[in-house]
Amino acid sequence: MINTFSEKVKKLTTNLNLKKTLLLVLKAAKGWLIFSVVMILAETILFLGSIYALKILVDKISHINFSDKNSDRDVIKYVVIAAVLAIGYAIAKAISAYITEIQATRVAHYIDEKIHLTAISLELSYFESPDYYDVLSRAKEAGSDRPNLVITTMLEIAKNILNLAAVGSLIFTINWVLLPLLVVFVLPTLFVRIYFANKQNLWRIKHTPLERKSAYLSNLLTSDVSAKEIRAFGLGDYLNNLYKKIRVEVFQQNLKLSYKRTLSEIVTTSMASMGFFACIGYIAVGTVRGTTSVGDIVLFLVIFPQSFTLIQNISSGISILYHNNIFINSIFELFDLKTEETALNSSKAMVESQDLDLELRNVSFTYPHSNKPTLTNIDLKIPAGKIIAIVGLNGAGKSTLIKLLCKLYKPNLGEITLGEVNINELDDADYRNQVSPVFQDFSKYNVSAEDNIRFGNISKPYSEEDIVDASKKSGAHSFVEEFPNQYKTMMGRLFEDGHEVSIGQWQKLAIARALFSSARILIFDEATSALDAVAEKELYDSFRKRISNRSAVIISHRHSAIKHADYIYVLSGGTILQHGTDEELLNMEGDYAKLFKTPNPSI
Ligand SMILES: Nc1ncnc2c1ncn2[C@@H]1O[C@H](COP(=O)(O)OP(=O)(O)OP(=O)(O)O)[C@@H](O)[C@H]1O
Repeated sequence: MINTFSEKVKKLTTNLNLKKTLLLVLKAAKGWLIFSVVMILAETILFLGSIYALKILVDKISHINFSDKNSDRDVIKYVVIAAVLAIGYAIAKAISAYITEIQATRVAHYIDEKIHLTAISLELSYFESPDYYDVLSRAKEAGSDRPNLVITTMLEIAKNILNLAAVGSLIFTINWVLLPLLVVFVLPTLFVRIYFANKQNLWRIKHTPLERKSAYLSNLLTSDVSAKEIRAFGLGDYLNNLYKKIRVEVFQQNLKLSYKRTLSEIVTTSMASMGFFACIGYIAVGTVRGTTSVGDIVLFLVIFPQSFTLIQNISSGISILYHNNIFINSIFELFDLKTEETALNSSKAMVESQDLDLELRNVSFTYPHSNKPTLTNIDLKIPAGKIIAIVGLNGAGKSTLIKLLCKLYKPNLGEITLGEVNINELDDADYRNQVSPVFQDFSKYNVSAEDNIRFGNISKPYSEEDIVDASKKSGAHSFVEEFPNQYKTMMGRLFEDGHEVSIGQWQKLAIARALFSSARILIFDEATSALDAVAEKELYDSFRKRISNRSAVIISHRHSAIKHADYIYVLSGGTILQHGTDEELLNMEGDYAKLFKTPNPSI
């Protein structure tokens, strides 16, 4: 799926991805980008014009003829020209910043949306792979503003190079000798900066795993998810020390690089200063001898610091490019991930009849990153309107079977049919509308109570009656109606006025969500594990009525939940060992009887 680490390093260092980034920014904000380029050109021209007008002004003053009455006017003329150009430059700069801001926002929105669309269309297997989380977390860390930052940095670099070339030509007008002199003394600064920027980024890529580990530990120490266990087991100091050890290691290694960079910078900036004073000396002597003007000295004093700043800007721009490239590659890596195969043109239309059996025929399945099959030769039928149960020990493959039934994965062998049509031939979204699951690890949405239920079928027109009906059937109504804003109450504690509820109450909302859907088949994977015995009994005692006589699959470790099923499958090690009704299985020798025959109050 994703390249090896060394390949990634190679890719990052050899490919700055500028073309791809530029295309992306063009797609998101073409007009604004063109506007930016025009403003940058305007800035450069105005900046140079203003400085050159100053030089002419100083030359006019130094050669002033006191008897000439027009001298005043001449001097004021150049003051005004320099001032107008300088004001124009300031305005162009402000407009540039404004455009960049708009452009950045547009690009950020575009990328955010693309990240979300990519994430929702990815095959589920990515979400079960650590590699995916690496890519996703880097892409998110990259932030949607980075691609735009790269382009604006590129434009900045181009602007600075233009300005530098122009400054170089101004220096040339003073005396051509100054130019090679400056190049020899000043350019090493640029090279040293670029060299160390590249080194620093390579170092950063190499240390990503350590950085991630320390970020993980920091998150453990500060997040609410682990706060209880960290206190209960007294893990705080231990984890904090692990975190500190990693930070110290990273810091010490970075220190070595910083030391070398500082030494090199001392040498190159000293050389640049020597270059500056050599040039000043050369011009000063030239002025005394009459070969250069006072205006030339002023011009040099103005433009040398400018050119040095420009060189600094160029080198830091290049460093920013390298740095952001790591993150931008992650964004592109995410965009390049394989998304779910979209519905084939030959997708068959969903049959309208309610009486459709869902059937697994000789189904085998191996997870994408695994070499051992999780399910082997499964034959299982969910007849229309019937309740079936799947029983098995931990790791038997029950939840995996559910993922196949929800078409989150496709079988490697065999087929799943709905009303005799292979579900692979049906449109994914159409098929998924027919199956409504309550997963073992259901989601707790920090939205209103009614939205928690409506999410079961978000395309269905709003109906308070249906929401309350599903809520009553799941047992959620009794606590939701106690809230000050009833169904409008915000759930969870992430947002203001949110109401946190118990895990069993969250589970009731998840059940209501499934019941609210219009699916033909409901799937309950350990869906009542957090419900109290009374609530669970109430639900299953009138289960058929509560699910409106639809088909259902129940997975549970409790006999009280599965005994209501019309037919039961016993799964072990990914194969079906036994099947039959509760009574048949209890009277048969085997795992089912062993599990449930002995009266056991807990099951
Ligand atoms: N994403 C995955 N990649 C590879 N193997 C997996 C993945 N998810 C589950 N497995 C493996 O598949 C087997 C069956 O897991 P599954 O979650 O289906 O079991 P289960 O019967 O639902 O167990 P439990 O009762 O504990 O919920 C396990 O051995 C597990 O290690």
